[in-house]
Amino acid sequence: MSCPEKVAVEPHVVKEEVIATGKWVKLEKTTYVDPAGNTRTWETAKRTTRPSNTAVDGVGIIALLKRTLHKDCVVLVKQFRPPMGCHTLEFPAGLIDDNESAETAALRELKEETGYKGEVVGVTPVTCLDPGLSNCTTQIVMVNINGDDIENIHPTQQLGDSEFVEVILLPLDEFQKKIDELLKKEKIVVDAKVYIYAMGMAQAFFKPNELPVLKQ
Ligand SMILES: Nc1nc(=O)[nH]c2c1ncn2[C@H]1C[C@H](O)[C@@H](COP(=O)(O)OP(=O)(O)O)O1
Repeated sequence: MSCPEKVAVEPHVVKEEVIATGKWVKLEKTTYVDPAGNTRTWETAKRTTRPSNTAVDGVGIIALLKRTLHKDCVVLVKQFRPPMGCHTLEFPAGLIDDNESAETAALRELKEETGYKGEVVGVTPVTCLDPGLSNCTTQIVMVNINGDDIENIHPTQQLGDSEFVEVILLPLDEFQKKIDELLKKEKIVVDAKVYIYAMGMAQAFFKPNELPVLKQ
C-alpha cells in the first residue's frame, strides 16, 4: 500500500482570536497551517503595548562601564520579577515608547534604571525572546559608558514608584565566573541573554595561553 504524498506548503497564520486581554498582556488562539498542510492552533501571549508602527516591543542594553584604572565592567540589574516569583539578574531593559528609536529608548532606560549616561556603539536586528510562547521581540543595544565623565561618577537612578532596581557591576574579564559566584550566594535567576553573553565572552576571548592547534 502506498502512502499518500505529503505536499510541502509554506506555513502561515490563518487567524488570531483574542481569548483574554489585560492591561499589559493578551492571550490569543492562533490558527495556522503547518509545513505539511495541516491546520492547527497555538496558544500565543502578546504584549498590548507594542507601538503600531514597529515590530519591536523593547530594548535590552549591554552597557560596558569604562573607567581609568578599573577593569571594564558589565552593568547589570537585579530586581524582583513577579512572573518568576524571585529576583533576576538581567541587562537593563525596557519597553520602547511610541515613535522612539531603539537607540533613544536604550539610553533613556539605561539612565532611568542605572543613572549612567551612555553612548550607543551598536544595535542588533529585531530578535525574538520566547517564540514558542509569545511574539515578544527586543533589540539589543550595545552602549559604552565613560565612567570618568563627571555625570557618571555618582550615577543616580530615576525610578518610578513601582520600580526597585539594584545595579550590579561585574568585570568583563571574569564575567561568567562572577555570575556563577552570585548564583551560588543568592536565590536569583539569571536571564538567558546575560548568561549566553558571558559564555560567549569566556569562549572567545579568555584563553590567552592556549596555542591554536589542529583539532582531531
Ligand atoms: N506584564 C506586565 N504586567 C504588569 O502588570 N506591568 C507591566 C508588565 N510589563 C510591563 N509592565 C509595566 C511595569 C512598568 O511600570 C512599565 C514599564 O516597564 P519597563 O521598565 O519599560 O520594562 P521592564 O523593565 O521590562 O519592566 O510597564
